[in-house]
Amino acid sequence: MALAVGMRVLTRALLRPWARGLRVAPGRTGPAAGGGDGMRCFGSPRVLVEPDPAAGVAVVKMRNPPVNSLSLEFLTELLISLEKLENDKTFHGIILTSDCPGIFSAGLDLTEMCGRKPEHYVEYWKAVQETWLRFYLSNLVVIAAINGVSPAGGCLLSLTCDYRVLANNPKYTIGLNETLLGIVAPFWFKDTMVNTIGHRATERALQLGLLFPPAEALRVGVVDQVVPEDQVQSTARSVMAQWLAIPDHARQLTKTLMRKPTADRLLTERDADIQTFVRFICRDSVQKSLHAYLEKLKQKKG
Ligand SMILES: CCC/C=C/C(=O)SCCNC(=O)CCNC(=O)[C@H](O)C(C)(C)COP(=O)([O-])OP(=O)([O-])OC[C@H]1O[C@@H](n2cnc3c(N)ncnc32)[C@H](O)[C@@H]1OP(=O)([O-])[O-]
Repeated sequence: MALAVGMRVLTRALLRPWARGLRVAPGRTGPAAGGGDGMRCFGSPRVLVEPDPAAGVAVVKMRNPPVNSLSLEFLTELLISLEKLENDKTFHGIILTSDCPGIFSAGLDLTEMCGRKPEHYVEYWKAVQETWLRFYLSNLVVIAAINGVSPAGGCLLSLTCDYRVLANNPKYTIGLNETLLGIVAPFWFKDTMVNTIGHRATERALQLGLLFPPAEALRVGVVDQVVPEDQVQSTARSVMAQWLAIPDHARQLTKTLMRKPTADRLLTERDADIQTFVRFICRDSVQKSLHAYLEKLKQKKG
């Protein structure tokens, strides 16, 4: 059922103007990571997929430098890679990680939400919704190997996964920090966090825009495991092996049972959610806050 809903929404997404013309193109070539049966890496400019067919697993590496901000093009490429893996019966699990040193993802691309026309905000928000729905409802086991900082939309992306392994580096904070930018995490960002860490912890984390360092993230439950930086990928692989040992149909149905009510809320309020976002982001006060925040990021350098 969830798969059918998912396929319908993705098909709709792929027919949209922002997705047209983008197809998975051959990427960097080389032997599959650990696979050894000749299957090659593939992907697209911003997403590298390293298949390990023997294990039934693919490592999906985000590579949208400098900070893996979730631009329209990047989201589209992520969705296409996910669809390709879901449609290939070889794969049962994905490890989602970053190819940008020290950054998992800086979250939604602020330049997509600043100084653009309302029509652009509509297209962008559809892509953000689609990405959340597709990853949240994926029938594959999805494990986040979080090897860098992960604010806002970056945190949300990891929360769609079934399990999160975070590298133990005090710089690698994670959380929904939207309020610090003068913006508000939508209800489905909030719901995803509530489902992960509970209502009270979410209330505090979202109002204060908390970015948790690893020990704190583990204590509150934003991540499931914190390991030394050089063990993030190997830990994700052993966790994946445990999850893949469970009969797939039983695991998938249980995942659907747990997640469908949350996803259904967005599916039934999708258009209203787009309108709310566009109204909100078009406000002068919000645009000023976002411009000021971007300016602060740029000045930090100089
Ligand atoms: C309702 C909506 C809900 C919203 C949800 C969200 O996700 S909102 C998002 C909430 N996200 C955040 O609050 C995270 C904001 N970002 C950060 O805190 C830091 O960039 C960092 C800690 C991720 C990396 O630190 P670092 O010292 O390694 O790197 P650096 O800081 O030097 O940046 C390098 C370049 O990247 C640029 N750029 C950065 N982020 C974004 C972005 N999201 N987008 C676009 N661009 C971004 C930055 O301007 C700079 O550009 P320049 O000058 O080269 O043209």
